[in-house]
Amino acid sequence: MDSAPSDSHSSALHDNTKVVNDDGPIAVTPLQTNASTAFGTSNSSIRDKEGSIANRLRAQKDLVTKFIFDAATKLPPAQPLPTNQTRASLNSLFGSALEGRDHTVCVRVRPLLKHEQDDAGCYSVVTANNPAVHVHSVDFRWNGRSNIRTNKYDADVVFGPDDSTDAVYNAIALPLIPLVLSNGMGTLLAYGQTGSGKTYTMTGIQERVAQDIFALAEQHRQTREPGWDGVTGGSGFEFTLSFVELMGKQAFDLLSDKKPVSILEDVFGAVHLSGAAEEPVTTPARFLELVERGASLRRTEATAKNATSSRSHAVCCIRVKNTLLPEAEDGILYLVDLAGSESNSDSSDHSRERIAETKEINKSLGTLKDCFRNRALIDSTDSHVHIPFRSSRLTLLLKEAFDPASARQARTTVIANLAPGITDVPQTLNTMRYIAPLRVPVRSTSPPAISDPSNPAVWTNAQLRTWVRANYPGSKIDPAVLCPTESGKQMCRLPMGEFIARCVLCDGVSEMSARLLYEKMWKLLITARLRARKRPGEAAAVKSKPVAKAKLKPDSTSAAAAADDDDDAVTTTADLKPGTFIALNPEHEGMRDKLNTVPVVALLLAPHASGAWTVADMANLEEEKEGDEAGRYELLIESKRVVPKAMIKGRVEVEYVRTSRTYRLCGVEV
Ligand SMILES: Nc1ncnc2c1ncn2[C@@H]1O[C@H](COP(=O)(O)OP(=O)(O)OP(=O)(O)O)[C@@H](O)[C@H]1O
Repeated sequence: MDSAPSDSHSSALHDNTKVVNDDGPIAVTPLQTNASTAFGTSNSSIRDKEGSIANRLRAQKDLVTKFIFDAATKLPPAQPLPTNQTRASLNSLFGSALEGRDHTVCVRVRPLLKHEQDDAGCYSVVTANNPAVHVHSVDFRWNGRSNIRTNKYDADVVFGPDDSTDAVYNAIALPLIPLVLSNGMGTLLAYGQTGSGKTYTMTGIQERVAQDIFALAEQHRQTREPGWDGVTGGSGFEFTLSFVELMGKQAFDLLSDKKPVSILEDVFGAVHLSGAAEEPVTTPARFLELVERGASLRRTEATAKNATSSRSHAVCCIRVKNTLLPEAEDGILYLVDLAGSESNSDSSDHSRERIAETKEINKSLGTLKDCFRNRALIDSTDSHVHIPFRSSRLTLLLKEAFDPASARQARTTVIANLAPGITDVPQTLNTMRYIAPLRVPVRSTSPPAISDPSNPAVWTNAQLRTWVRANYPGSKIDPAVLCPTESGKQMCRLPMGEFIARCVLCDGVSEMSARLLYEKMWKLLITARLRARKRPGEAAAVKSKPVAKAKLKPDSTSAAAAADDDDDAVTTTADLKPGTFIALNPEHEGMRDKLNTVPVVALLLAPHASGAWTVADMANLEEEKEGDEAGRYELLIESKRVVPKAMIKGRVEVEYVRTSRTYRLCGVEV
């Protein structure tokens, strides 16, 4: 948002005045009214004053609505909404994924509801004029005179009360689907005060995603032919759906009777929604059935503004596995219906528990704001920017949308929902104050980037082609196929799945080598970003994260790497700490009767004073296999137990395999 609310323009009802905002003074037509008589003065108590204000607002309905109407006629014509008549053409939809901002901020103004229309004291004071929104409020002065103050905010897209959910979906949700089908990450967050239409909007979007995602997956397969022409039946995609609610530090599975689940970040930086059901979905009907089941379990409470207010963040996660590109990570679509924001005055009548809950909700919304804004800032500033994504469960779960070191192509959109009534103005202004800083202006010039030739984001198409030729051994990847027209910046916005799919169209190019090239380009980009942040120490730390090593290690070299690691794989127990992977001693007497059922690798969770540890089990997925293949493990975070110190054989090195979400043991015989 470009204009600060405090600099909004105001117009006295009683005299000729000027409207001032960031763009400078704008003259307005004077209102021919004796407003001071209409509003009057009052020396009564605060409560009387509030009642009197309500009466005055009611009395002034015609006056204020006329002012708003007149003001609206002076606005420039609203810009047309972005539409996707191209729903039939996935290619053009996909093209839109390469353009535009990665962090978008939209506003949806809902219509006045029936009961609001019936209330003579409530009338609409919000004007949607895409891409701006105007919020009008009435200020009463001590002398009985009154002003109409208009706050103008800019957004990327503004939807008005007459815009349908179809229009919202087409503009902001539909373009995320091709990204997700290409192994990227799309996140849509509905924000707003309680009763502003978040659930209405998100439910409508879920219904439309359910209809479109399967059809677009089939189209996606067809656009990839002949590369994927061996596929018969099905689109080559597998979909799963998880649905969780987050309340403070707790998370519950909405698909499994609200079973508690954990959100964990392992030592490799991978975040796990551990213990949540991942239900396979193959049809729109099944998709909707799951979403409805989850929504019915979500926690709601009556609030001042909404009889069934959602008091938790509901996160619907659609995971897309492309079975035709097993080397690419799963695409992920997060549809997040945030808990309603409430001001302190709204929750003042609540119990202590409810007030604490409101505080917790507002805290996590504050963290979300910081993460969103700071991530967007990284692309437009050279200063160091801290992104506190570990400060709340929600932002930890959505880590890849915020983490600058993430190599996943991610797009995040916040849609702020507004109730248009005059009685909601304080909350509406709060919502806009929350949203305003999220919209970070795009940097028009990028001198540091230009001075950094190793940053792929500034390469021309010719430079990109030269780099591809130089970096693919044997030069089998034809740049004309991989990047016929794209600039370096566009290439960095290409989701991994699309990158790999283009590479394997070239003869003799394996998926693994395509993936390595993709990761090499991202590594250059992340390193350049970190260099630009002028924190060499931090850059080095991120570079040396084990996840980078794990990601860049192809299958063919893992045996050699495992052999290299062999010597130091098992160490002393002195340096054990939570998050360390350990081997358990099968000779220990505590293990003997469990030898066939207990996994012998585990993850340390918490130490006990006695020296024992609470550990999480790791299930060996390939017990029958031998050699390097023998050590694929799945983390069973809910399966915990306490093991004595003597049972811990030592620390083991593992690497995280993102594509299968498993851990591979490096060079340790178990
Ligand atoms: N665009 C819209 N058109 C028509 N009705 C709407 C629209 N948006 C919201 N509503 C109605 O407004 C009411 C409140 O909407 P909703 O429950 O979605 O609010 P919310 O922001 O999710 O509230 P909370 O945070 O308290 O859960 C509902 O009755 C809903 O049907």
